[in-house]
Amino acid sequence: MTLRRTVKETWGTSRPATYTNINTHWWDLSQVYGSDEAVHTTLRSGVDGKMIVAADGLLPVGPDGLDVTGFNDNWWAGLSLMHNIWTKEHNLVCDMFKKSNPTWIDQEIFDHARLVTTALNAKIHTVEWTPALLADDILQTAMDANWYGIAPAWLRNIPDIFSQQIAEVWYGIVGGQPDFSGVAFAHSEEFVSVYRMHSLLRDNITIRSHVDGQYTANSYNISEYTFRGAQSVIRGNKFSDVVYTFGTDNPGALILGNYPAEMMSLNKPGAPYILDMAAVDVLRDRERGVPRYNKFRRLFSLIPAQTMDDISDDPASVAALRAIYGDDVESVDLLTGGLAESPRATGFAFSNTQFQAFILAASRRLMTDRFFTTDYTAEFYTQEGLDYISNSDFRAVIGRNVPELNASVYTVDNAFKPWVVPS
Ligand code: HEM
Repeated sequence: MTLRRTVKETWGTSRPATYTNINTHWWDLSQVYGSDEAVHTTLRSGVDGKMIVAADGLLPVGPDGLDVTGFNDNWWAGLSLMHNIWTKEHNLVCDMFKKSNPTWIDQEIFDHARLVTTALNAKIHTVEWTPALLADDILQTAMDANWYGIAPAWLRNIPDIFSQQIAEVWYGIVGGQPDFSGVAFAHSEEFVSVYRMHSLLRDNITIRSHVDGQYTANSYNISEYTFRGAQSVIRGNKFSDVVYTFGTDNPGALILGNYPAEMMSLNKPGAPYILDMAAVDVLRDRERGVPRYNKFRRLFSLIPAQTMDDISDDPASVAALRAIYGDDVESVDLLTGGLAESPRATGFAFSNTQFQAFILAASRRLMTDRFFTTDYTAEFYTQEGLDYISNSDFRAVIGRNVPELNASVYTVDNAFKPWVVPS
């Protein structure tokens, strides 16, 4: 396989190379709004703060066959679904602000709606998506603490005399002081590496009817639901059925030997070669200097593996590792070691090794953003906006944007857990 190198930024000879992203690193929903003024202007209707949607209420489709949105690289039906929901949600928030602030112009409504929608998205990611992937009571408490803090309501008003770290836990990160830990914010390459979760993708998506939970005849393999194919899923079915299908299906397991076969011969439009994404995932980490599994563990103060048997208690996984790396435990790649690692904490979809980088970045992306810290106030969001964020979870977002699913989405306490299908 031929593969282009990543474009490198070098900062003098003494510092490791970095790789510049073409999108903002901030948790600013730029995937929906665009990362720069030029893109996001093309996505706005110019009326009442709203984003452009087509006559059927879904995102318009561009000449390339992809949804017109902030960022549509590596497009697939799951992303189309999410971008549609969040664009709809933005427009609903605009309706709310228009009603309570009839004199606001388009820009004022847009700015406030963007802040509220973005913070709601960040909250849902923090207290719902992460704990669904890492289904553990302590983790849920920790993620809730990130957003809300641990202080009971009646003790929240005591003067803030705490150190930064204690205040972050007591009052929550959100609404507190920013904390850069002395380093400018960017997502680390290690965070990108532990997010290489292509095994979550299903080989095949079969659409279910939300009316009776039964499968329809519409079935899509990866080559059919990716890139331009996303449209056949989204517009070839009722939107409510597509959302219902994603709500009721489990994702693929993040374990060795479960890489979706079609991702290993991915035909990305415009790419001059067929991509073996499993190889690319490993190769990119090597190219960008991300430490291998054992070194990564040492750097995170975790006990390194002495032999292959220390990585996994599953004999088949150990045999698979030995087949590739022999007994050279230091050469095991981060992704491979992470997928093989067991036992795992109960409810954890991924390994403890990945978890270390994940949890650090989960807090840091909140701590470093003024809109989640000092400026998370009624002055910027309005009290109505703050209340809207507080009172919403992803079930509410789905329920108000796809009302046909109001009953189904409330069969679970977290919309990212598989919804109950009627028997
Ligand atoms: C069918 C859906 C998907 C397609 C077609 C796809 C495709 C790709 C491609 C082509 C790349 C860039 C490869 C390169 O470095 O040259 C990539 C990178 C990546 N993908 Fe996916 N992907 C999909 C879904 C996902 C999912 C579900 C996740 C995680 C939940 C994910 C996480 C990542 C990460 C973390 C990277 C590395 C980004 C970077 O280097 O900055 N992808 N994907």
